[in-house]
Amino acid sequence: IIGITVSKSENFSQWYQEVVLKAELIEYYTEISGFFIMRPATMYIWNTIRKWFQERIEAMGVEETNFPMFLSQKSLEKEKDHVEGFAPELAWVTKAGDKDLEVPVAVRPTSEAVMYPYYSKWIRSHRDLPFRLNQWNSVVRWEAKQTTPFLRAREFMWQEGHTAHLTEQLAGEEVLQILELYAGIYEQLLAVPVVRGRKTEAEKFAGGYYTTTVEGYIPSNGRGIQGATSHCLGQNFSKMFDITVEDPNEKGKHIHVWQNSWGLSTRVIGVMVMIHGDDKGLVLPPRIAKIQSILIPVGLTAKMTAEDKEKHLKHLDEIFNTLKKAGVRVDVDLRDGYTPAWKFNDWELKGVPLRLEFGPKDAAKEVVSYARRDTGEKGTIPIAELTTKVPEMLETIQQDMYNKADAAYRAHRLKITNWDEVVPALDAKNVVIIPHCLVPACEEKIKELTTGRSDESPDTPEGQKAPSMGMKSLCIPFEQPEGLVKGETKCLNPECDRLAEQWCMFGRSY
Ligand SMILES: O=C(C[C@H]1NCCC[C@H]1O)Cn1cnc2c(c1=O)CCCC2
Ligand SMILES: [Mg+2]
Repeated sequence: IIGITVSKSENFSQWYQEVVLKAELIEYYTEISGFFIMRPATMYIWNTIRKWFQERIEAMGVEETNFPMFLSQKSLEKEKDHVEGFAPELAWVTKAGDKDLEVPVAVRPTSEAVMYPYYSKWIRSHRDLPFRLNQWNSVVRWEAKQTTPFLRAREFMWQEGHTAHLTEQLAGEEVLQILELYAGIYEQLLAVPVVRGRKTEAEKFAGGYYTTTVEGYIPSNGRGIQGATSHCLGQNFSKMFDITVEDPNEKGKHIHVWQNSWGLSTRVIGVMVMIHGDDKGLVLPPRIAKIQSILIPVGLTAKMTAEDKEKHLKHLDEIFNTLKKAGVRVDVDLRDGYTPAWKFNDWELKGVPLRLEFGPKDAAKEVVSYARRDTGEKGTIPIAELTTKVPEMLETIQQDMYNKADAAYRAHRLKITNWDEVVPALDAKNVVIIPHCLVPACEEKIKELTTGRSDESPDTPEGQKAPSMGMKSLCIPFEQPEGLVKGETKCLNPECDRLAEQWCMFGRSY
């Protein structure tokens, strides 16, 4: 194999492509552009996320369902006011065999229109509430923009939760409960920090009432990225699809239910790769690593007698079993015909968090030598302490990876109250938190004012002068900084004369 041929800091987009390919996460589906094959290493991560999330939503009373993947023109019609913006992304089936379909059907880009006619049929009484279904599936959005593995694909795997409640308050509680689970997937499994907040009116899901979001940050290019969304749909969809219950307090009166929908996709894997990867390849947080520790025999030279080699490998096997019994996801690399150095590179490329080497010298000292994938730190662990030290070290790696990413994100989300500092901050790979009026037209203006020729856009090779993209609002952070005086502090946009409503995080984004 050859490792990664470009450096992450020099050519981020090519670096990323090579990592996802050479770490065997993805294969490009070259038959049709915009589609990617998810390989076993990816499915292990996705299934770990799925188990973690599934267990917790079940505890909340969410049940699983599975709806058809096609939706009718008629159902789509009901969503027409907001779906027209998305119409170009809809994929249609128009033929079966050589016969045209009477009525073409659309491939689901999301399942509101598929599910809600049945919510209308199933949800009758307030006793049916809260009504909570989730499905794990894939959806198709025929993206016009350039696709990127995990971050933007024409088909992606996700879960989509769709719930109904009696009141706005009850719906609102669940919106935040789910958002906290999304933050947990990022922070506890992927070691990725996220900012929790609400989308502005301009950036929210148009069909909804409000959107809450977890926002990530990619240090390599300073861009923000939407990590997952939990929407309150208000009564918009229950009015479109006539989903009502009888008012428990007033006979004969009907209430349109209050709905939520929430989704998290395989995009999370791309965010994890981008944040933790380095020039040797993938770096996996131990909690989602299929192989947490790889055991590699070293120093087995030709000089060694067959008997000694046999003895050494038997000792190695005991170490393997000790680690297995300690609950470590450990594997041994006994491949013949490859040098230890070759093996080290291979497992570094695949992101294995902890390498353990065991040679005659280690045996003589009753130790195992280790190398951490995240920091490169090397050392030895007494064989007698493996059972406690290796799990501890894996937890330390998990925490250190999170802390490092959290420090980078904190250092690059700048609170700014002087407009002239905004573009320089963006060019220095920051996202900014500014006093803002939250008016959509003002956001548009800010996007224009911050678009322009920057000396180089961070993730294309030197010399390709791409105009830097303008900044978009990412979220209104739940955690608001100090210093905004209602009725006094002005919106930071110099061409806007409104007062600031809240601190709003802006940035160049995916
Ligand atoms: O999908 C949602 C809302 C909601 N869908 C369910 C999961 C959570 C959340 O994403 C918004 N949305 C985004 N993108 C598209 C559509 C769309 O409704 C419909 C047409 C194609 C593109
Ligand atoms: Mg889209």
